[in-house]
Amino acid sequence: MDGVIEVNGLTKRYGDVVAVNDLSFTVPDGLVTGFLGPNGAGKSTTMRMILGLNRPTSGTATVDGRPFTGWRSGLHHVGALLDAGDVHPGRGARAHLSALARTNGLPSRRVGEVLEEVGLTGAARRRVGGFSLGMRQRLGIAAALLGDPPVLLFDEPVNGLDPEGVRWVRGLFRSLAAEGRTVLVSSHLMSEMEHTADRLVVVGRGELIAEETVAEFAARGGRARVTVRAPEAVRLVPFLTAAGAAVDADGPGSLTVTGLPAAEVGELAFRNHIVLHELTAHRASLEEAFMELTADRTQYRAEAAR
Ligand SMILES: Nc1ncnc2c1ncn2[C@@H]1O[C@H](COP(=O)(O)OP(=O)(O)OP(=O)(O)O)[C@@H](O)[C@H]1O
Repeated sequence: MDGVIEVNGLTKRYGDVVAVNDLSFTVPDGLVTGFLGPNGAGKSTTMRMILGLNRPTSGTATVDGRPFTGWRSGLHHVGALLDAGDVHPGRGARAHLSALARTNGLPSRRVGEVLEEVGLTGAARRRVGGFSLGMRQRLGIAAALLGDPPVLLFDEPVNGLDPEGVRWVRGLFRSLAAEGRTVLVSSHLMSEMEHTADRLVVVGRGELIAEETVAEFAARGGRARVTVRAPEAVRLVPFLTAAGAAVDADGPGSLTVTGLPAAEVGELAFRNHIVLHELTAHRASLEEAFMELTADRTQYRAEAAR
């Protein structure tokens, strides 16, 4: 094992709130693992327990078979971005990283290297208090990379980044994983993980919903649907429902059909002499799969807030 994270029966309670509930999953090296879940699903709490910053109520989180607090030179082994706002605002970026390097016994040349890597060389002397959220994220990522660690955890790293920053961070995670490192990245947006992660660990209300590759996740969640436009669409409806499909009328002459492949919809129409003007199959998006799987485990939903 090299930098593998194992989470086993991890549980964290805050009074009556169960933030993380009997959670078990593995984060292998050499891949980007997306840690996905709606707001309040327990992602940050889990990451903090992996890092030894929060004590589990029960269960274990280990890196290479040992709790992370057991490692002596922390930043050498595990790097993390947790809260990008957690930096003294009066300090410059370089001064902040230099202090971190000193207290962790890391060579000072790493400071210049990581500033370069995250694109902050030009802003190295500016006070962090004047940084945009995106710049703070870059600084947090620089701090995580400082010890050149084999294990990296990033909590919502994409927040505040502009499109160029998002593209950059995706490439960075992929290249860190390609170097053989273990990379765990949390997000509440499937769209952020779709092009970044190889594997997904999906949680809702502190519980595991899925642990699989992105392709496996896409295949099992979210139903494909078919759009049908036909002048006599209403005539088609009873044939479709008799064949087991669910049908929504989107307006005169337009239907959305789920539970029946487009080819079968077309054949039903042909057999019953119904003219079609459009027959379009839509694959379920990963976002839809994610929404469907987490729908009953979302803590804060729009309608609940009303
Ligand atoms: N220190 C704390 N005291 C009490 N409750 C807490 C504490 N930290 C987290 N919680 C609760 O635990 C649950 C999980 O929170 P957590 O921040 O881990 O979720 P998350 O998935 O990271 O969410 P987000 O995407 O909103 O950051 C929430 O209900 C939260 O209110």
